Amino acid sequence: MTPSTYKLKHKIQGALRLGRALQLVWQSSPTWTIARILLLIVQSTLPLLSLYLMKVIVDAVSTAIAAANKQAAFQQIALLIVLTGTVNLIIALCSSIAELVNTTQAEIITDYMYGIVHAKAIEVDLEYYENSQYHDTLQRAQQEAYFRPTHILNSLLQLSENTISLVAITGLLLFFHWQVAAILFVATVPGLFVRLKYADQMYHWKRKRTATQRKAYYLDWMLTNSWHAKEIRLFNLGSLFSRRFRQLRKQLYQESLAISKRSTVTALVTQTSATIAVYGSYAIIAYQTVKGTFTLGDLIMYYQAFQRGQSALQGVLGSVAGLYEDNLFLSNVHEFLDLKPRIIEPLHPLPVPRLQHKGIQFQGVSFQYPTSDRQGLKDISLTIQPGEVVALVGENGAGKTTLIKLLCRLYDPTQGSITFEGYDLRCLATTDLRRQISVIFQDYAKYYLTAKENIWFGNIDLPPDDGLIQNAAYKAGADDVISSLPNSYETILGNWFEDGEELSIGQWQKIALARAFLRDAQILVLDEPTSALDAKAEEEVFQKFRQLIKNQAAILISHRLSTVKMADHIYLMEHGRIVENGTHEELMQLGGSYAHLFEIQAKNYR
Ligand SMILES: Nc1ncnc2c1ncn2[C@@H]1O[C@H](COP(=O)(O)OP(=O)(O)OP(=O)(O)O)[C@@H](O)[C@H]1O
Repeated sequence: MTPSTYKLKHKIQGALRLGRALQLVWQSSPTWTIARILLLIVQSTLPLLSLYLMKVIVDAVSTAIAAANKQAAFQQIALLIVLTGTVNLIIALCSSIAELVNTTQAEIITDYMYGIVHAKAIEVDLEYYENSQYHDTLQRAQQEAYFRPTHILNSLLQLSENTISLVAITGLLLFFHWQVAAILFVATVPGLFVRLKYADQMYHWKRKRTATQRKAYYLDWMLTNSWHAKEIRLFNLGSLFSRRFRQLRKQLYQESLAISKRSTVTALVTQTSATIAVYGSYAIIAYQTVKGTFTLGDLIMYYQAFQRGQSALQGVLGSVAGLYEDNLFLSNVHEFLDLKPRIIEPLHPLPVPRLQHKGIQFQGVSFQYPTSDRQGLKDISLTIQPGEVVALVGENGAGKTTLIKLLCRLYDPTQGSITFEGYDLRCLATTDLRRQISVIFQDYAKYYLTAKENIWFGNIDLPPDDGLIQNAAYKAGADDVISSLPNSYETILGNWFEDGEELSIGQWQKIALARAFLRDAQILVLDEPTSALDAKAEEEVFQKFRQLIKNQAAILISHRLSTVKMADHIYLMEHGRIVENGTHEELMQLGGSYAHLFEIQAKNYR
C-alpha cells in the first residue's frame, strides 16, 4: 500500500469511527432519530422512481407521436404524468417534514450536550479552574460540543441517502455504459483529497490558536462587562484593549485566510478537471443517441442519472470528508469529557463524625499547587476544637486561603494529613465533608438573583421559604439592607437584570455572610468576612460571634488584628509556615511579629 493510499484509508476509517458520537445522538433523542431514518429511506428511494417514470413518459411520448389513436396514447401519458407528479409531491412533503424534524432534533441534541458539558464542568476539581490548559480544553469543547453531534448525524444520514442513490444509479450506468460510470468516479475523487487535507490543516491550526483566541475573548470580555467598566473609563484603557483585540483577531484571521486560500486554489483545479470530464461524458452520450444506440428516453434518463449520480457521489465523498472533520473536532469534546477529577473519592466512604474531642487536626501538612514550583504550605500542624474560634493572620500570600482550600478538600496535601475527629479527610465523601463546612471566601460569589436566593444557596436542603433565611440575615446584619429593598427578600440583586437593585460592596458582603450563617455546618470559615463592613457593623457581628457560632468550630482569616483579638487561638503565618501561635495576650507578651503588627495597626487608630 502506498503512503498516500494508506493515509486515505486511515482517514476514511477515522471518519467512520462514529460510536461515541452516535451514542450521544441516540441517548439524546431516540424517537427523533428513528423518524429521521424512516424519512431517509423514503427520500432516497422515491427520486429513483421519479427518474424511471420520466424515462417511461418520454418513451411513451415518442411512441405516441407515431400512434394511430393519439387520444388513447395521451390518456396513458396523462396517467403517467399524474403518477410522477404525485411521487414528486410526496418527495417535497418528506423534505419539508425532514426539515422540521432536523431542526427540532438539532435543538434537543444541543440541549443534551449542554447538560453533559455542565455536568463535567461541575464534576472536575477546582484545580482545573486554576489551570490555563483546562480553560483551553474547555473552550475547544464548548466550541464544538453543541453542534458537532448533529453535524455527524446529518452527514451520516446524507451519506446513507447518497450511497443508496449512488449504488442504484451506478448500477444503471454500468449496465448501459461502464466507461461513463468510471468517468463519474474519477472526476469526483480528487475533491475528496482536498477536503480531507484541508480538514486536517484546519483542525491542527484551530487547536494551536486556542490560547490566542482566548486572549482575544478575554479582551472583548473586559471591554464589555460591568466589572471592568469603571477602571476602563478612568484609566482610559478602552482604546488600548480594543487595539490589542484587533491585533489578535487580525493574526487569527490572516492565518485562517492563508489555509483557506491554499485549499481554494486546489479545489478550483480539481473542480475544473471534474467539469471537463462531466461534459465530455455528455458529449459521448449525445453522440451515441445520434447514432441510434440509445432512445430519446434513454438520453434524458442518462443525463439525469449522470447528474444525480455525480451529485450523489459528491455527496458521499463530501459526507465522508465531513464526518472525518466532525470526528476530528469532536475529539476536542471527548478530551474534555474524559477529564477525571483528581480528588479521589473513597471507595467506601465513612460517615462524617460529630466533632468532639479531637476536632480538626492538620499534621505536618505541606502543599504545592500543581502549576507552581513553590510550596504554598510548609509543615503546618494545628488543631481546631468545636466551639473554638481560631484565627489565621499573616501577610498577603502567606498561605491562609490555601489552608482553607485543603480543609474543604478542594486540593489534597502533598505531605501530611488533615483529620476530622481522627478520620483522614480522604476517607470521607467530599460532598458530605463539604456539607459540614460553611465557608465564605474573600472573593465570594454575587448571584444576580433574589436576595432570598442569595442567602438560601447557603443551604439548599432547606425549603426556599424557610424562616431560617431571615434569621441568618439578622445574624449577618443583612436584614436592614434587605428590608430597605423595594421587594424586600424578593428583590433581584445586581443590575444585570430588569428591576435589579445594585448593592454596595459592604452590603453584598453582609449577604454573603448571611449565606454562611444559614448553613447548618460543624465548621464555619470566614475568609476576610468583614473587610468591607463599616466599623459599627463589624463590631455588631463580632460582639455576637460566640452566640452565632454556638459550638461550631470557627476559623477567621483577617488582616484586621483588632477583629481577631477575640479568637481563642491565633496562628501567624509567613511564607506558608506557622511562625507564631497562641492567644492574643500570649502573642503580645512574646513580642514577636504579631505584637509588632498589632502595635502598628493600633498606632494608626490612636
Ligand atoms: N491556584 C493557585 N495556583 C498556584 N499558586 C497559587 C494559587 N493560589 C495561590 N497561589 C500561591 O500560593 C501562595 C499562598 O496564597 P494564598 O491565597 O493562600 O495566600 P493568602 O495568605 O490567603 O493571601 P491573602 O492575604 O492575600 O488573601 C501565594 O504565593 C500564591 O501566589
